[in-house]
Amino acid sequence: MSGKSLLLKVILLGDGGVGKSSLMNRYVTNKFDSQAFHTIGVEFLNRDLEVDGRFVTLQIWDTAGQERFKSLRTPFYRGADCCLLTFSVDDRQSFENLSNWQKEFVYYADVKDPEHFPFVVLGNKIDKLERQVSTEEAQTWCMENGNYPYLETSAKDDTNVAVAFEEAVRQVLAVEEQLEHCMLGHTIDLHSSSKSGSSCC
Ligand SMILES: Nc1nc2c(ncn2[C@@H]2O[C@H](COP(=O)(O)OP(=O)(O)OP(=O)(O)O)[C@@H](O)[C@H]2O)c(=O)[nH]1
Ligand SMILES: [Mg+2]
Repeated sequence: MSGKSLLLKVILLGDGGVGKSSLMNRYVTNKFDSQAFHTIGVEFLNRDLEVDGRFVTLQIWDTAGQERFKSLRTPFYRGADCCLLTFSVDDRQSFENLSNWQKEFVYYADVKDPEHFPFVVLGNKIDKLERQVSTEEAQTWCMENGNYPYLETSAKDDTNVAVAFEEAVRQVLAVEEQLEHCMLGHTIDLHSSSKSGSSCC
């Protein structure tokens, strides 16, 4: 266990109105506003947490989902360690737009290895009775698009909100560990005549 706190930047993307700001505010301030205003540009809040013995400062970037604010949000994608692709289970269009959000992120964040980038998908507003997207459908999309973790949340009822942000941290730590493992594999390779290096890089 490392005693040093790690600063991780996670970014919330998704259509306007799916509940990105509400998720961030629920997680950081434990408040919910049933008449929240649309975000203009980006906002961020920090929260410290411990995941699997690692101390982390999570810097959560909340972006404006409305198309007219695109040029205000995209400059902030660079340097993100994890991207939370968010839709609302009562809004089919927001689910169908997930691929566009993923592409926008990969392009503007200049992700070099999109296949291994930690995305987490959130289906928010599960407190609503009328769903337009089933759990199975969302899980299938996640499986087919990179095997991303899928979590169903409600910022209103505080369902799975902390779990979602902790999962984001776990995904980043897993990628980091894999990289360390790869580097170790290279070091061993240099001093060994066998082909025992890691197969991950
Ligand atoms: N019932 C229900 N309503 C929610 C939930 N999360 C957010 N809302 C409501 O949905 C509306 C939009 O929420 P926001 O958090 O502002 O959505 P956003 O994704 O930040 O929207 P933009 O800033 O425009 O991108 C607000 O009226 C919220 O109160 C939820 O889990 N359940
Ligand atoms: Mg917002």
